[in-house]
Amino acid sequence: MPKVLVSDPIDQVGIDILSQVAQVDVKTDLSPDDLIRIIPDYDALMIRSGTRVTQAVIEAGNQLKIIGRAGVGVDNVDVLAATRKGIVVVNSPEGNTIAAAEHTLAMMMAMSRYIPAANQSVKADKWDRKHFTGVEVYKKTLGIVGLGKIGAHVATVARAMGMKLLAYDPFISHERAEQLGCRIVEMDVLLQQADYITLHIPKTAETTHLINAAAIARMKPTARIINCARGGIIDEAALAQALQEGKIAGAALDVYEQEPLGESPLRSLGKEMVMTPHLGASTEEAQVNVAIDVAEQIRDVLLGLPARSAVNIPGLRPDLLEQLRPYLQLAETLGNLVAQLAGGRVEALTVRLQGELATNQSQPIVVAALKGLLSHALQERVNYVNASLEAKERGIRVIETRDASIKDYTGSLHLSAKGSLGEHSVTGALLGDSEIRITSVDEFPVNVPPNRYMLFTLHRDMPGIIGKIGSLLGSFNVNIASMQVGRKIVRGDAVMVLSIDDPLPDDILAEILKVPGIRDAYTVTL
Ligand SMILES: NC(=O)c1ccc[n+]([C@@H]2O[C@H](COP(=O)([O-])OP(=O)(O)OC[C@H]3O[C@@H](n4cnc5c(N)ncnc54)[C@H](O)[C@@H]3O)[C@@H](O)[C@H]2O)c1
Ligand SMILES: O=C(O)CC[C@@H](O)C(=O)O
Repeated sequence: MPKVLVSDPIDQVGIDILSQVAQVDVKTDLSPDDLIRIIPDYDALMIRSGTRVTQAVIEAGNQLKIIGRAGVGVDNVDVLAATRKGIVVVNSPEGNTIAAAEHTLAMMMAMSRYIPAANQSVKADKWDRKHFTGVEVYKKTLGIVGLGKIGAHVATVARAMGMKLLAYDPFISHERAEQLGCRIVEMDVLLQQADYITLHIPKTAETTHLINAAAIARMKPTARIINCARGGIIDEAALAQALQEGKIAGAALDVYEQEPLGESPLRSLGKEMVMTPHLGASTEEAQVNVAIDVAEQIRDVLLGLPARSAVNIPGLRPDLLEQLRPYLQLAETLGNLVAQLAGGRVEALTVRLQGELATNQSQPIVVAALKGLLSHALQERVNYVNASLEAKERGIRVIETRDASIKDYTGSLHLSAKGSLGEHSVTGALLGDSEIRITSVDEFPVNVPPNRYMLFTLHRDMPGIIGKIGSLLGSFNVNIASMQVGRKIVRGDAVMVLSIDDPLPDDILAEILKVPGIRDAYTVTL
């Protein structure tokens, strides 16, 4: 039975799902060293934001197949290291959207009416009403940075509260922003015009310290800022200084550059600063949603099924994947074949989707072709997760084309690769729903199923040559299972494709190449 380690608190419903297929160990509060020590025993790791899955953890996780993040952000996972090792990383992109948006709105209101400080004051036996006069959000301008899932829900509710909405998101269309009642503006305009600024973007190199001293200097002195996205998008030292100097009116933070928050000047600020300890996703509903979402994906991957929200494999809905599965197998077989014909050091792979296949999403097919292409060199180390990265790191250029007008089969796939043995191409199609046929080799038409051991020759189409190859293989005690010749013109060049029952002896190619009329010969193991 596979083993799953749950290293952060996860709703029981997730544990129950995992327990259907795996032994589940819940071990929260592990130190980084403890995690590295025990991870070699596990096939899957399920986390929230508390566990840092570093390169060292991933390298130690020899059995790891999947890392499941019960939430949105995967910035606590070294996704590149996981990808390199072929480990799927999945998340729950929508399970806590409402929770995070509602927390943002709660923070905006709490900050506007000084609710946390007023609450503390009443609990300290005081009755101070003058000190806590707040401001209304009605008719104020809210600047939303990042109009994705959470930003959009914040926009919908804030609009209903009578706020005017500006948004900065270079990846969102004006139409989508309009639907949400937002006006798309440049960041500088948003900084200058907003009364409230709320951040709903991922933390990337580009967004780190997006709100720094210079950005704060552009803001109104009455402006208030909310960060329920990721720590580090705001420069905390610059924010603390701006609040101390009254350069802006308030801030509400749920996330911090370091979590848990250590010593920080933010802690000593007054009622203008509202802080929560990364509670954006902490609702009962969200925790059930994310636990189900991620546990189901871990269960599926452990059962050999695809994950629906993998962050490091081409996004593909499981129903589409099911439909494409025979073509993925075809792409992998052809990739493996063309790599061996082209020899080592493939520089470029061209993938052409033909006929009805040309209307499909090409990315998974390209990934499958790359997996096949690299499988000879990397064996089981290459998979759908790391094939593209491995190809990129080897400097393999990938060219994708489509030609819907090629209709000799319903749908077919043409691959050509340039390697140390020159440029070679293969085409393949499906017979019925899933039987693979190789339908051309170097543009010569054939129709053969792939076989574990194969021999391909390029020769002159002349009498006697097939017999000579047959006798030669016989003299090496090699049994031929099937043989086919493909040619374009009579007595021109031709290819011969032989399926063999056993591996071909190493020295046989040299003998084949001595047969008069043989121009080239390749042995292939699929
Ligand atoms: N506090 C919490 O507990 C909590 C809970 C859930 C999500 N989050 C965080 O909230 C953030 C948003 O989550 P989401 O689900 O809305 O994500 P999303 O992917 O739906 O939306 C992110 C948006 O940011 C935009 N964007 C990316 N780079 C940008 C840039 N440089 N400038 C402006 N816009 C940019 C994208 O176009 C996208 O529209 C994430 O960082 C996520 O980790 C926090
Ligand atoms: O795990 C959590 O509670 C936080 C989740 C949140 O930060 C997210 O990105 O989904």
